[in-house]
Amino acid sequence: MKNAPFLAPTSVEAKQDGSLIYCPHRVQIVKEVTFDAAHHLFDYDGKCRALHGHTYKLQMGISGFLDNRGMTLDFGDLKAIFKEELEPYLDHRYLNESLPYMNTTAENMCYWIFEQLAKHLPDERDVRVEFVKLYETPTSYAEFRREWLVD
Ligand SMILES: Nc1nc2c(c(=O)[nH]1)N=C([C@H](O)[C@H](O)COP(=O)(O)OP(=O)(O)OP(=O)(O)O)CN2
Repeated sequence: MKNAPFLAPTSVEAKQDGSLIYCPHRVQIVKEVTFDAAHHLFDYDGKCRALHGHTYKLQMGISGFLDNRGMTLDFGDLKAIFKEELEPYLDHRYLNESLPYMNTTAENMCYWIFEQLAKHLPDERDVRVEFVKLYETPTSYAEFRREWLVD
C-alpha cells in the first residue's frame, strides 16, 4: 500500500505462555539524577575547607528479577524514591546540617545514599542496590558497591 500511515498494533499476539518476561536472569537498571548543594570539609587542608557548592550527579544501580511487565523497577518509581526519600536531604541543602554527622565527602555521602535507597526499595523479586556513584565535579566521583558491604 502506497503512503499508508503507520498504525500501532492494538494488541500483540501472546507467545508461549503469554508471559511478558523474556529474561529469566537478574538485570540491573541505572537512574541518573542531579542535585545542587553546599558543604565544606573538616580536617582538610585545601580549598574545600571553605563553604562551597556543587551540582552533584548521582547514578543509582538497582538489580533484581523482572516483574510481570518485564521490568526490574520502573525508572519512574526509582526517581520517585529519590525525590521523596533523598532529595529533601540533598537538594538545595547545606549538607553539613542536613545529613547525619559525618565529613561530607563524596565517599561518605555515597554510602549514606546507598543505605537510604536500600531501605526504600520494594521488598520483592530480590530487588537490591548494586552501586551508587556520586560525582562531585565532572572529573571526580566516589562509588560504593554492594559487594563491599562485607569488607
Ligand atoms: N577523596 C575525596 N577528595 C576530595 C573530596 C571528596 O569528597 N573526596 N572533596 C573535595 C572538594 O569538595 C572539592 O570540591 C572537589 O575536589 P576536586 O575534584 O579537587 O575539585 P576541582 O574542581 O578543583 O577539580 P579539577 O581537577 O579542577 O577538575 C576535595 N577532595
